[in-house]
Amino acid sequence: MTAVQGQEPSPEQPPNQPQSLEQAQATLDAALAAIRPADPSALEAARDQQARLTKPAGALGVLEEVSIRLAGLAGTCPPPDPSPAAVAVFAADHGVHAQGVSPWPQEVTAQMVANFLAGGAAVNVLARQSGAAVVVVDAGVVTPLELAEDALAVDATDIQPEQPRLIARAVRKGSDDISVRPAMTREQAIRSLASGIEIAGQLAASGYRALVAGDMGIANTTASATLIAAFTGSDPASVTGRGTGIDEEAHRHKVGVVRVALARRTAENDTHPQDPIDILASVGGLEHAQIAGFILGAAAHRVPIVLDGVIAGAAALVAAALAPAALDACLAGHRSAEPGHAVALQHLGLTPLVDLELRLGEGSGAVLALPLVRSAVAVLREMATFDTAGVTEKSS
Ligand SMILES: O=C(O)c1ccc[n+]([C@@H]2O[C@H](COP(=O)([O-])O)[C@@H](O)[C@H]2O)c1
Ligand SMILES: Cc1cc2nc[nH]c2cc1C
Repeated sequence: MTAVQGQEPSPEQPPNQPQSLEQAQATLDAALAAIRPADPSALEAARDQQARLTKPAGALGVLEEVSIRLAGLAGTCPPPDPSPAAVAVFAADHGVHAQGVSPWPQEVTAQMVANFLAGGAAVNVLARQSGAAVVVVDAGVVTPLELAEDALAVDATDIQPEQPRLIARAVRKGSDDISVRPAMTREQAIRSLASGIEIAGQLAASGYRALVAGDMGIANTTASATLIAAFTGSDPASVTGRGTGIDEEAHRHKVGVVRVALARRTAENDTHPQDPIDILASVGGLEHAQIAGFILGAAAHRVPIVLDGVIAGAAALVAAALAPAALDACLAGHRSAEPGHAVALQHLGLTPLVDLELRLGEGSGAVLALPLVRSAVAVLREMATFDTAGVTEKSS
């Protein structure tokens, strides 16, 4: 067993460490510069092809739109099969847990990381069904992680579907209490964003053709609600939910905590009130920052990214504020029962593929949607056209 948190970085090439601020800023700048909107001619070709397939126009509903989006992202019609997929579960803790916003103890974050690595969590079961790989990222877990030697990977370049691995990329252990002070510094937010970008790039370079953004962090629905309120202007009462399961009184208290965090941010950030990185650093979480980077990295490499629930939705608001065209790489895997998620998706203009009242996180809802994403592409690639099948088109 090895304690990851106690590792000594080597001064030359620190293994299992996030980038320095200078490297991180360069990584972020390069990703933002690489992100381009969907290719208009591939979009048009996909729309034309959908119109020729042997079905009434629009009959495959949202699947048609998914196939068109993926063609625009790939820059070619039909787009490639979005498989194999890799799920990155970004795990971190939250200082706001001290306010009694979650019924679960903080150490459950680390315990669930161990569960992901042992292959026993819901996301592992669902990922195995799709042949997806699982990589767990320590983005800032407080409780020391006791890991088997072979559980740790230096980076995301050697992640296999058979064995979940952990990569250690925490810029700090847990965020500060957002109802009292900023969650993290701007520098820590940038270094966390860069880590997510780098991990997406490594998975894309390893041949993964679809990425899934998942999360694990006790109390992270409070930071998610605050981010969503900050980016959409919604009232905290309409975007704050019951998370892992709190009663009515605890929910009222949680809404109050979100209100306090939002008011503190507004009072403190009067120089750059709309800067997405400042908002992230002020009221977000370390996994939100890495997931926002992961989305930017996927978009920069033009690999589709399937978003999970309210945490990924909140992170997508950050990514979209930094690079609106990053949304062209995003698909909403599902709609979470957490009320802020629907608000975030509406703001982003994303249609959820699955709505099963899930509120688990880990990437579970997004992994469930992977077969639908593959099906959308297969339809475009394989269905006969009216011409080739000799089917008469509608008369008017
Ligand atoms: O994905 C969602 O929409 C979602 C909704 C509710 C809870 N969760 C998960 O539950 C944890 C946070 O819940 P809470 O109540 O501790 O804030 C965290 O690990 C999330 O992955 C996730
Ligand atoms: C047990 C448990 C599993 C989870 N998976 C994602 N968030 C979670 C929160 C809890 C509490």
